[in-house]
Amino acid sequence: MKLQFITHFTDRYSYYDSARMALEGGCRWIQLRMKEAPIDSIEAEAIRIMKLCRDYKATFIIDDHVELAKKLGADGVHLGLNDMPIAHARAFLGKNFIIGGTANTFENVKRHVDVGADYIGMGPFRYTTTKKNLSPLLGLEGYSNILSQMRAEGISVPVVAIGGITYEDIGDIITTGVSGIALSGTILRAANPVTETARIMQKLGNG
Ligand SMILES: Cc1ncc(COP(=O)(O)OP(=O)(O)O)c(N)n1
Ligand SMILES: Cc1ncsc1CCOP(=O)(O)O
Ligand SMILES: [Mg+2]
Repeated sequence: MKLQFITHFTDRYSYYDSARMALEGGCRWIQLRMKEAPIDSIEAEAIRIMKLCRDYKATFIIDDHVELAKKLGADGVHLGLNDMPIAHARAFLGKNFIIGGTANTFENVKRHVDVGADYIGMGPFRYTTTKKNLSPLLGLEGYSNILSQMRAEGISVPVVAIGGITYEDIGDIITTGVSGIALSGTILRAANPVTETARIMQKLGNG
């Protein structure tokens, strides 16, 4: 079971420090997500955090910004339903970049798989303030339904659950058949984000 840590603006930690703490806790997959930040500051953070990820041999992906990912040689991008279409991103990036796509329905999953997405970020699991304009909440039942439709149609793309997930949810979410979880707030709100990440990694079987 994989853990993807997603950065988010807070008054307590810089983007760099939040990524560093997740890496220190054992996470090996970081997504730089800086909503509403100017592209120059996203680039500056990306350069520093990508170097840190290289030191930890961690995967580094960038939210939304396909051209920046190519320019810097990041490992990949994450694209939502209102971002550059995955087919365009694949044509632009080639096959050596990871492309993740957001899905809220089985139809979204099928569309992403048809155009070559490498993984699916499926959510939201529950309400979260980390993202505005949320799609309908899936809950455990939503994941179970979509994952069983995927199995029935032989679709085996990795699915990462996202949205308002905490340590306590992990056991139940694993039973739905997802292959990873993406977390932001629960790590950033923890008294100690490093030990919270380590606790989560252990729960996911990576400890
Ligand atoms: C792993 C993962 N899953 C979903 C998302 C959401 O992407 P998107 O719908 O494009 O929304 P923004 O993150 O861009 O606000 C994600 N970033 N990562
Ligand atoms: C980026 C994103 N996409 C759907 S929910 C979400 C936010 C995830 O962050 P948190 O774990 O704090 O809810
Ligand atoms: Mg997006």
